[in-house]
Amino acid sequence: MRHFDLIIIGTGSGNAILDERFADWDVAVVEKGVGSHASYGGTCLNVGCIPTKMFVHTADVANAPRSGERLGVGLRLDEVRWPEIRDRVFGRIDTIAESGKRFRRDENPNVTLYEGLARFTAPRELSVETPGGPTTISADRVVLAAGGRPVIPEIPGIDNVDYHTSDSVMRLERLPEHMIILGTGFIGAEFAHIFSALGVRVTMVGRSGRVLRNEDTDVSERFTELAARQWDLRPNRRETGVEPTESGVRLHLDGPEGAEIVEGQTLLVATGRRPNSDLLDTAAAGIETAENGKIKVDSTQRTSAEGVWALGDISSDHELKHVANHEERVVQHNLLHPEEPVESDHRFVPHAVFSDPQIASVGLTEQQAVERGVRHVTATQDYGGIAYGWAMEDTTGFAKLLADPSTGKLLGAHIIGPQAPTVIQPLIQAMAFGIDARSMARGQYWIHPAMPELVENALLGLPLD
Ligand SMILES: Cc1cc2nc3c(=O)[nH]c(=O)nc-3n(C[C@H](O)[C@H](O)[C@H](O)COP(=O)(O)OP(=O)(O)OC[C@H]3O[C@@H](n4cnc5c(N)ncnc54)[C@H](O)[C@@H]3O)c2cc1C
Ligand SMILES: NC(=O)c1ccc[n+]([C@@H]2O[C@H](COP(=O)([O-])OP(=O)(O)OC[C@H]3O[C@@H](n4cnc5c(N)ncnc54)[C@H](O)[C@@H]3O)[C@@H](O)[C@H]2O)c1
Repeated sequence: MRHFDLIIIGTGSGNAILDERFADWDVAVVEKGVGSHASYGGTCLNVGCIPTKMFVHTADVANAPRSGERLGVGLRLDEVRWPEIRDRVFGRIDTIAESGKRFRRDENPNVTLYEGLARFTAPRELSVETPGGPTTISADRVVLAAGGRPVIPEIPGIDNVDYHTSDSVMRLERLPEHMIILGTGFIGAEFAHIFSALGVRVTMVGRSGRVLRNEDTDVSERFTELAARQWDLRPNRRETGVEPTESGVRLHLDGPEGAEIVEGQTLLVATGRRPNSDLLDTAAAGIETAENGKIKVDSTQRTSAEGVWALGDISSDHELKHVANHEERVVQHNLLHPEEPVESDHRFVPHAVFSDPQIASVGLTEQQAVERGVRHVTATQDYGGIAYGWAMEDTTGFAKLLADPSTGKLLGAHIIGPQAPTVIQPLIQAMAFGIDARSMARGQYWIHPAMPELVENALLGLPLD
């Protein structure tokens, strides 16, 4: 059994821990590979944020005829060359993943890369299923950055049909005529946009009445209304069975009108993700997990087991790359400076959904403020009420702000509309640095007539004491 100073499991955000300060540490990195190509580098790079946003941009371009129509510009979408679109994305990504692996394996003399599934056999001791057979390794310190994977719901017949998840759907051989998307969360909303813009008929099936129901209700209601205009939206449904057909799948649903059937060529399951703690058998190492399988960590990312840290999707309630990266920097510091540990900061975690329209959000929703009894005021500014909104002829987007009426400090910000993930950034900054709404609105210039005037006007609209 080989003993190391440090073992890192998972090469998503875990891969970024090692820099020149670890040059004299003897380190093992373990990676089983993600997606259909068992790639190096984790979810975001290979089957998550990065490829999806490359497809989203392509979908936005393919949607140009729709926005042109409002402006008196007649455009036509002539051709969608799916193999070319797909190969542009993965031509770039596969190369980055391969070179990332080569760098760790061949150019880091202090690092040993194990390619296989790791599983605890004792505290800080793991068995790795490498192609050459199982190997046991141990270390003084272990970092668990092993992420999560898609959840497959227990629908009768699901094991007899070919279905896709976000791990496989981006590498489809050809585009189907009709795709059924199960799930109305982030992944469902982003892929519905991608595939429908590329000409695929999309049916979206959800259990609740609203798409993206965790967003502020005003945002979620507006998105649901717009989703129903673009896609065959089936909310308030339960799946009662699924079976193969000659050309794809047949899904049986139970909904407000009773039983119904949807048939399509491709079924995309987008019903949430679960942490990979079970694959690691964390119990064998005395590492505590919560009921949902997330590894329990303290504010310095330490687990309940001595010398073991966790970060990212395997332990965080926020399954977001910028959070995994933040926690990775905290773990990195705490490995190097155990006497002066730093804490993760989860106060103002923003997120964005890159669908059509786009959504971005940070802080409390109005519903959360009410539930928690937080005194607040709100202001809503339509894109249609600012000059750039007129330029775009936008009639559906808005920004909604929540603030403390006595201090003017922002409590939450929610934007639905063009470039929402970019437009929201000054609001995230104001919350992180404690800038009050009035100082923010009037203490700086806002470029006229640019899109951030949406934020300026929303700030000025807050009825502060
Ligand atoms: C379709 C999709 C789109 C997304 N889009 C965005 C976005 O736009 N913005 C955003 O912020 N977030 C997005 N996310 C979320 C983001 O990808 C994750 O939050 C982030 O990648 C988590 O990083 P991580 O390092 O915790 O885990 P991962 O990147 O998942 O890395 C974990 C690694 O551990 C390996 N592993 C697991 N178990 C073992 C084991 N037992 N032995 C060896 N290796 C193991 C895995 O193979 C994997 O490579 C998206 C996710 C998906 C699925
Ligand atoms: N832009 C981004 O930052 C981005 C994009 C994609 C994914 N992600 C991350 O990945 C995570 C996982 O995404 P996701 O969309 O799979 O999860 P999600 O939790 O956002 O949505 C899953 C949805 O599926 C529903 N559901 C569960 N079981 C179902 C069933 N049997 N039938 C129908 N619906 C069912 C849930 O109620 C929920 O609405 C997200 O929470 C997010 O943190 C982020």
